[in-house]
Amino acid sequence: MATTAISSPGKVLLAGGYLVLDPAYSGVVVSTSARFYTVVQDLDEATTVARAKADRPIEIRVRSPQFVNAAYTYLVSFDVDGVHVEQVADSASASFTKNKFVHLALQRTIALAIEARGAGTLQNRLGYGLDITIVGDNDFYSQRAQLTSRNLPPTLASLSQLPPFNHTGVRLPEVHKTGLGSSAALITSLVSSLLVHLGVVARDSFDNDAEGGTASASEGRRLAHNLAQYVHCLAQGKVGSGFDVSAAVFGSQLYTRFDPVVLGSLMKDESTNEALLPVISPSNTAWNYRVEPFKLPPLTRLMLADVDAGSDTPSLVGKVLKWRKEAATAANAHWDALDKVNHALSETLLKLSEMHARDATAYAKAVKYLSTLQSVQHLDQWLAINPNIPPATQEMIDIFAEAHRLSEDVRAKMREMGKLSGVPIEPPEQTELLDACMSGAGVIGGGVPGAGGYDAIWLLVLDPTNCPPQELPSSRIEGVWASWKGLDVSPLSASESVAKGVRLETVDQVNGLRQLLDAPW
Ligand SMILES: Nc1ncnc2c1ncn2[C@@H]1O[C@H](COP(=O)(O)OP(=O)(O)O)[C@@H](O)[C@H]1O
Ligand SMILES: C[C@@](O)(CCOP(=O)(O)OP(=O)(O)O)CC(=O)O
Repeated sequence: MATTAISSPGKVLLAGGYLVLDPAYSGVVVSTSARFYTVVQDLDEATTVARAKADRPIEIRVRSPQFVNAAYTYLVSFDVDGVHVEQVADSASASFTKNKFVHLALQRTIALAIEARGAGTLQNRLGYGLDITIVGDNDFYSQRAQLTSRNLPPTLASLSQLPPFNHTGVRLPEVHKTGLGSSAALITSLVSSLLVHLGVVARDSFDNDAEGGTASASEGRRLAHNLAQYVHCLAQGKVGSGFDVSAAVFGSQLYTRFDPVVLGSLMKDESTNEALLPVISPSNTAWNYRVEPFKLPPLTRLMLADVDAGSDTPSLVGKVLKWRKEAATAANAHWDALDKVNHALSETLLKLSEMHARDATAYAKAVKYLSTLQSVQHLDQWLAINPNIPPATQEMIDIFAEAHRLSEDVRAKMREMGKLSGVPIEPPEQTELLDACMSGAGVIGGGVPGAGGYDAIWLLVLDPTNCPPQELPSSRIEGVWASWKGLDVSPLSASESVAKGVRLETVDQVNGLRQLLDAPW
């Protein structure tokens, strides 16, 4: 039985929220260590002999074992009008729950596969059908209830005690998502695994990490990107900036959106018979998105916290875009200024990676020294010429200080945008929490990710080597969160993804995945 396993990361939009909706501006996106996994297996003859004799069409079964009642059965049939993927109740129950993201990913990917390989070849490749298992790392869903049921405090150490792909105990529509882009990562891993399993793209399409942005990305990766963007927009019923799907495909990056016009009439009808390949093909230059390399500096750690208050992103977006339309001159001037700072922050963080490559020893000394200094109130200490610090190390300290200054400038401009538009982008409760985190040692920067609001916060924290755990800046931050009075702050274990973007997986190398696959349907 052939098996295809593919994973894709979640996302954190560090800077560029709202602006990234406009192709004149960019977003600084980090792909997370939290990943989504899709495993596609052929249904073998023994499993399907009853169905085959009953002359039923090809069957695709999809399950999400982390949720109650999250199993979906689809029948695939071919006729003169093309391919049909219809959901049916499985043999065990009369009713079924729908999942638009899964259904559209199947329907649209199979339609494109027929264009690419022909209906006959595809029918043979589908054989008796497919078993598909979809799981997301625990970080995509709040684990508060799971920790409470185990009498564990909401800490990183507690999260590490939970089983991988922990059952949430609820139905999918009821789960509290943590905003890491579950649907984008899901669709990217599902679409990519189907493209490989159905022979539309080569298995090695996702070998390289595409760290060089689109310039070094394979044609197969770029096809998967375009198809995943299309399916994600169709399932969400709107065309967002697409930064989340781009991060799922290409990893951390400086992202500039594509012009929605590329999707044209495809958005009008979910099951259109219009040819997909000419639009979705990576040769279609109308896909004018830009993915430029970005990564966080060495010896740093991205800390994420899920803040339980939650916000409705589409509502925040609607209000900000209304303000931008009504106060266009002032708004555009503000966005231009903010975009400049966003780019400067991205460049400064990249410069730290260059400095580490040039002199790792001096870099490590700078990180160690800065981890002992308080940051916000004592920025001058960072800049003070200290006779004991070699010039090479002092130069790096200056760049860290610049990154800190720029990060705080981004926050200030996002707060200003919130005030001008009447939107709680960085509301006072979040400002208070972030300032408390910044006031201690070893925090380069932080803010509210994406659209902001009450969803989450991010912090870029120094992570010196050979430092006792209790002295690490991340330990101090955990202490701030654990004792915080006000917003309910719960850490996520995700950090930046080392292996960028969508990638092929080996099931037995993914902790906990084999057990899920071997569990009966
Ligand atoms: N493990 C999963 N299995 C199947 N579908 C999932 C899973 N996790 C998320 N989804 C799909 O993604 C949707 C969430 O999308 P959305 O509300 O846009 O959240 P996000 O901002 O995290 O992408 C869910 O309604 C569900 O259809
Ligand atoms: C406003 C935006 O630019 C960024 C929103 O980023 P978030 O990370 O806040 O998104 P959600 O996960 O949907 O809450 C909209 C966009 O770019 O599509």
